[in-house]
Amino acid sequence: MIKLNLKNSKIEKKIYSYQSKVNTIHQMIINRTGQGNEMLDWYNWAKTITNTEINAINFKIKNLKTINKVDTLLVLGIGGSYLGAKTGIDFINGSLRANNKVIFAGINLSSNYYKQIEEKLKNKNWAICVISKSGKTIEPAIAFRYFRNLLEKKIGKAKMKDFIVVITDRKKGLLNNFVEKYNYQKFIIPDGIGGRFSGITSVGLFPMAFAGINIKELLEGIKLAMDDFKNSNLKENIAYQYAVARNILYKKRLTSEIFVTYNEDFIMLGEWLKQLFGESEGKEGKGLFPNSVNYTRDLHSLGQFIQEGKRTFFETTIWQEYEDQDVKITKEDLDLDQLNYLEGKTIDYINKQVLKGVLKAHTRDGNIANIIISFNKNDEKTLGYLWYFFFIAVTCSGYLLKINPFNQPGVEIYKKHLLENLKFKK
Ligand SMILES: O=P(O)(O)OC[C@H]1O[C@](O)(CO)[C@@H](O)[C@@H]1O
Repeated sequence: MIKLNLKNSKIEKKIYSYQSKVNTIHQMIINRTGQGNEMLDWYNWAKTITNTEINAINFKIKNLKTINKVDTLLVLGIGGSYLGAKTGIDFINGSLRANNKVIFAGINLSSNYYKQIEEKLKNKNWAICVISKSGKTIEPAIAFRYFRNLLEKKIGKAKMKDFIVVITDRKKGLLNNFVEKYNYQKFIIPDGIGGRFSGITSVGLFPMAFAGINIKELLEGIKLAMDDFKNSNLKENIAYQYAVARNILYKKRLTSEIFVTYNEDFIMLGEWLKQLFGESEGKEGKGLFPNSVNYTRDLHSLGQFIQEGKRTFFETTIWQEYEDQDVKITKEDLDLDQLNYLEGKTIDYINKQVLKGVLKAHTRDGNIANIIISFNKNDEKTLGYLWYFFFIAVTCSGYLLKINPFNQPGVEIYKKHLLENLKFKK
């Protein structure tokens, strides 16, 4: 379903020297003996989630849309409680179309952004889906209070129960106070799945399903990946190959991995990868700094640095092979823009020539190692497969670095200072 190409990484042959390390790590994963193993429930989740839960998600969405005539879902969450859903909706539906039905807030503390969301919601019939495992994260918590009040003004207290969905921890967390008091519909975030892995649970599935995405297909894609990555043989398991390639490059003193996309709809995938790798690996003074660029846009900004700046990074290119035949260059009699030589060529063909040109410029002329991950379709199955590929890779990468890939203690430090600044009392 996806391909990994290490030819431009210049380390292809060294991969197999890691086989025994990878065997050990594989056993740590399947026997749950490594650091943070209590957070490995994502490993089998696509086969653990019940039809009852999937049906309950689809049923609630049907009710929202048909009985309550809801046309827009306001999703409040941050980090892993936001990135999976947004990534999935952009990837499958297209980023421009994506903003129509599902709007995300709680991702910043900008009053101007709040106002813009209010404007967008003005003529909509909207509902809230608040997502927070802890219920304490300040950005979505404030957004929930703000937009809950706005919604109540619009529809009245009595109807609120039908227009609010809560996705949170089984027992812990402040959002459970609302569920108990107001009987809001609740979906559970499993205990053993951390934020950045939670896009495959109701956290990602609910907003994606609201946007029309077939969540059963997405889970099918994950199941395909589960089968493909269930053994540790480096000749067969491309997720482990990728993890090893990253580790070899890291040991060559490269300090950053740049995720490269060539499609507006995959920008959020880059953001999702930044959280996945950043929170998983960046600790104890270790880890590759994950960064992302979107070409061709960023060839006209960071392109200069990437070509000729300090050599501290490698690129991981995420490429969709598909060529759409509908969007083509036409001929014009006057040819004022001198583009007639491209007559009949598709935009995707031209994008592919950019990819080829960039690979030559960066790997040959710029001496940058390049890993390529490619696939054909931007559909549900591919996304599920791709997510699981990265989950396996980041876990193996973390264990190669001898750190716990499933915690994020560093994020708490800013939160502590923020609460001090705000004179938090409880
Ligand atoms: O779902 P919560 O508890 O609001 O947390 C949101 C995000 O905050 C973090 O804990 C830290 O940023 C992430 O790991 C998590 O995805």
